[in-house]
Amino acid sequence: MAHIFSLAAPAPSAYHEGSRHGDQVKFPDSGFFQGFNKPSRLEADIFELETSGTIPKDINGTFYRIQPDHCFPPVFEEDIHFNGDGSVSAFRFEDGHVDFRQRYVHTDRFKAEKKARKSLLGRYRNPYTDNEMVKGIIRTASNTNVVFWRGVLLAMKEDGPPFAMNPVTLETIGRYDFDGQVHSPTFTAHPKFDPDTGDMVCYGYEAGGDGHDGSCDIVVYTIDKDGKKTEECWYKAPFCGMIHDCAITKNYLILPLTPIKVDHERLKRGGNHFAWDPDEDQWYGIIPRRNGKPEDVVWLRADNGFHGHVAGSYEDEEGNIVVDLTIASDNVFFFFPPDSQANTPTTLLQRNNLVSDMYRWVFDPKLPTHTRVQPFKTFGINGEFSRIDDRVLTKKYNHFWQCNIDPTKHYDFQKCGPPAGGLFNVLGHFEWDNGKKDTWWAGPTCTFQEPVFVPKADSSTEGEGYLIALLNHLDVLRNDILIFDALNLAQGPLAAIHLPVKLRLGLHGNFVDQKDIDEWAERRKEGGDVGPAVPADGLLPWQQQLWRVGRLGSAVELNNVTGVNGH
Ligand SMILES: C=Cc1ccc(O)c(OC)c1
Ligand SMILES: [Fe+2]
Repeated sequence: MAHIFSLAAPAPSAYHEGSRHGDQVKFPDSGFFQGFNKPSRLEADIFELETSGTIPKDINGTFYRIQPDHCFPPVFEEDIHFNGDGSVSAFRFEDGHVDFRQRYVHTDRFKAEKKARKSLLGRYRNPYTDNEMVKGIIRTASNTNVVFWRGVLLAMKEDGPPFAMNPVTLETIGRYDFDGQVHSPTFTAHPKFDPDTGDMVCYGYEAGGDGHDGSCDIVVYTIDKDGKKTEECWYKAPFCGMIHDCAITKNYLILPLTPIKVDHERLKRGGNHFAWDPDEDQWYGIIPRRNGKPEDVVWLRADNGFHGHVAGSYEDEEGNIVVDLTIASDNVFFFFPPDSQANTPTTLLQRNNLVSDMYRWVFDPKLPTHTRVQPFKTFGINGEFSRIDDRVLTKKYNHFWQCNIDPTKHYDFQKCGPPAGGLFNVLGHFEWDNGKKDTWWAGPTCTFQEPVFVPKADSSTEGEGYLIALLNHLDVLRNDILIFDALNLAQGPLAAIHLPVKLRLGLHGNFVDQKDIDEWAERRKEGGDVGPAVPADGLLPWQQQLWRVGRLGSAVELNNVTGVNGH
């Protein structure tokens, strides 16, 4: 007896020569979309998650994190994780209980594709591969970080402006331009918050045109704690490369420029946004935080390397700038190979062999531009996604935490296949002062996502608090959340929270104290002293140029083109 499916006409393949073919809703068979990487696509609420152990009752607030999570099968079969729609998860901790909520960021892209019931935007950061309907759309998927700023959640990706969401309902408010003060085409996913002043220091790279044209312009902003833009200055980079994360000290902003480069001609040919350049230096732009002028940037350079994320940064007694960040020895983004190897890209397995140590740099800000520098020291570990106690940012500090790779520990390849997202099988707590390594191994079938540090409510001592991280069960395709004493990881988790589903591999997240959420809900209510957050009105400047010559696609929503941005 034939199987029921074999009675029907054979289903047409969802992809033909690498491009989506027909209307069938089916994700590619590639590693980016199967197994642990299968899209979650879930918008859901779960009240009272199951738990083990005792959730500390003094954790009162919400752990927000974001994941790229393709809402629709991509236009191109070999699409990458970083091109997925932003989806925000919120874990509300209250009195030892935890509730879950997950919603997509309703970006312009998400809304247009939802209406069309299919993906319209093509490759990662390449508008030349898009459907004509979305010509001139803000392309960002807002999938990299989610930060709490003055009563809204900002979902961010470095290729576009932030989108604001309600921190309780996770409803999208809309594109956020800081009350009409920020018009750059791009905006970092890693703004930094000065704990003394409440300033948000932020920037955009590839910011001179539409955000996809290889421009070397960098814009740097400061928004103060009252929401007012107090600084804006434009600088030039030595080439258009990725500036993913940044560091701040009391007086400086440090921009690590990674030698993975943009080429507008390659984009026009429908190629990758980035290509790794193994022959280029890694650069550091040193920029004054106040009253900066375009000529003030000092670019220091060092031997080739791939920047990971920043831990702490501060100025020492001599006025030197200390910056700590992970750096890998080769191209972490194996899906963006050098142009010369475009047809033989490196694989995930090669990528998983890279070592990414913690580097400490000590920069003299008075050095002349283009000076070659050497690292001060390395920690002797292999990991990524460093976090600190955010209250010590800009100050000399001791503790950092990160996901670590320990290849000597058994990994159950048979049950799990290649470790999706990297073999982050250990969570580590490290101390600069004494070199202490306090680690916990998750076992042969598990890896971690980025942790967050939650300070104990009644302590102002650096590091006293909890470390919270998502755990991936790569064998059974499910997630837990583990909670540790941040200063004693080795003793194992204090408690676990069990999700009944698998999320997707996320990037970044943050814990927000309930006091802040409540205070801002008051201020942001109708009639409150700040009032409801207002989404951006009108088009960004680069979109207006297209609009004037009638080149915006039919699926690009025109709000009010003569609004605040419309002149
Ligand atoms: C981890 C870095 C990173 C850099 C650029 C991206 O577009 C991104 O998207 C999720 C992530
Ligand atoms: Fe990041």
